[in-house]
Amino acid sequence: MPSTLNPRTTSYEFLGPLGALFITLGVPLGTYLLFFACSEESGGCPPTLVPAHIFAALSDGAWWKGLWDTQATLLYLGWYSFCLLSWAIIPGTYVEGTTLRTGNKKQYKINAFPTFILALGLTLGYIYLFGPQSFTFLNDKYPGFITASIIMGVVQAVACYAASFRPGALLALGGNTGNHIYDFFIGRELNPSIGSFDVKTFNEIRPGLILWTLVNISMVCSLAVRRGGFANVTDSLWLVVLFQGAYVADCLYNEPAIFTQMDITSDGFGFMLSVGDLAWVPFVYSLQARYLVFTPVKLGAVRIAAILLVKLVGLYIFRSSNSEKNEFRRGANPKNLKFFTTESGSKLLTSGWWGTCRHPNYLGDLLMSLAWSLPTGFRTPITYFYVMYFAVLLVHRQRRDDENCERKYGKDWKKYMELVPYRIFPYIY
Ligand SMILES: NC(=O)C1=CN([C@@H]2O[C@H](COP(=O)(O)OP(=O)(O)OC[C@H]3O[C@@H](n4cnc5c(N)ncnc54)[C@H](OP(=O)(O)O)[C@@H]3O)[C@@H](O)[C@H]2O)C=CC1
Ligand SMILES: CC(C)=CCC[C@@H](C)[C@H]1CC=C2C3=C(CC[C@@]21C)[C@@]1(C)CC[C@H](O)C(C)(C)[C@@H]1CC3
Repeated sequence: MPSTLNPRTTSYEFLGPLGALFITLGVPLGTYLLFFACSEESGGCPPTLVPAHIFAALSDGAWWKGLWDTQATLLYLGWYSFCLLSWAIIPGTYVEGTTLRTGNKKQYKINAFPTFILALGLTLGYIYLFGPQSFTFLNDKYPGFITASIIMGVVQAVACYAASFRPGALLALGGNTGNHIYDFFIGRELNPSIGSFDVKTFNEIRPGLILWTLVNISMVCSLAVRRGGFANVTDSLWLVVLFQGAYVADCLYNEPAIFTQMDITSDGFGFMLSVGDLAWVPFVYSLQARYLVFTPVKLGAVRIAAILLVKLVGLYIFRSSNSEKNEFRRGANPKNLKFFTTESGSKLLTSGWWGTCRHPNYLGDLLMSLAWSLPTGFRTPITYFYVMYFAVLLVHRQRRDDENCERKYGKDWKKYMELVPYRIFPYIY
């Protein structure tokens, strides 16, 4: 029911209910498809399976049964419980989020980084004691883990959607259209919580993001087993695993930074975020590392240096632009950057990174994503899927942010767009 607190949403994103339905079916299918399109099981990357083989497999019940793995499901449940327990047990300070429409502020427990360190420590200790062959199961049982994580995502999305109809629930401004398919996909309730436990932030940065690093470590173990020890693991795989591990560590170390991001301040928690966080992130983002297990690539010093350069330039743009904005939002301006004050009282930077384009942090993030694919070489475009998907996601996200800011700042945002005409790539886009 629309109300003053929860007005009816009158516009759609993602091409409305049809687009939402397409992505709802496409994300789980795409997660499996990327596995079968790029794996040893289907003959490599790209696969060598001909359509006749594919139809034969699909009409075979045993193939479908292979998507379910009871052991993988139990291990996944164990992993999810570990994350929940760590959140509850590991001490952490409480930090306030942004002000909600109700005038209240949520309190979030900050202990994602110690959870990551604990998970990493236990995993590395286990590998040290029992050898690399003891930790290849995430790679060996990949489709089973995909299924388990999708089920977890769907169950949570359904539960949160049902719970969002209780009286008093604060809904996302974009998730109350009244169309069940669309609202279920985009997320109806803004901050589903159980007591002080916030479902959305927990899922966004813990069970999926940390699992991504563990899946990558499992790939290193798989290659170590194949090649007779960690010393023979290829430089390309080490590079991918270190780059992506550092990205995850950076996010978890800066946990409070996510409380001002669009997903947390504006989006509801629906299918997009639950299955995106729990299945898509760990099992699609680890594609490059998985590929490098069955297609080892030796880079050598020159190519490592070139890839490092791309990564470091990306990291520099990502970090320095985010710091400029974060410091400025905290009331500091150590570089004396130019800004103007909007009618709402909030200020917008017009020089430094935020004067070159409206989303310099996206540019840095994109460059880093390219550096995660370059180590796989150029034998297949499939290992560049992440870069392509990420470019589409960020272009779309930038447009959504422009719309949100226009709603927030009105004609002041138009003035900012005139002063800073480029969206992501200075002088290009
Ligand atoms: N790896 C992955 O899969 C993904 C990674 N990301 C990354 O997440 C990060 C966060 O992205 P996101 O939440 O989209 O957005 P940003 O962190 O870029 O924040 C956008 C907000 O910044 C404020 N802002 C915009 N322009 C200015 C300015 N000139 N001066 C001061 N403040 C300004 C506005 O909010 P206000 O004015 O209210 O402060 C605006 O809504 C990005 O680095 C992105 O690359 C995102 C999606 C997926
Ligand atoms: C269509 C589809 C597959 C949608 C799902 C999108 C989600 C996978 C992403 C939406 C925003 C995300 C963010 C991160 C991970 C991917 C999702 C959930 C993020 C946690 C990755 C780490 C970064 O440092 C981050 C904290 C900036 C980032 C926040 C947004």
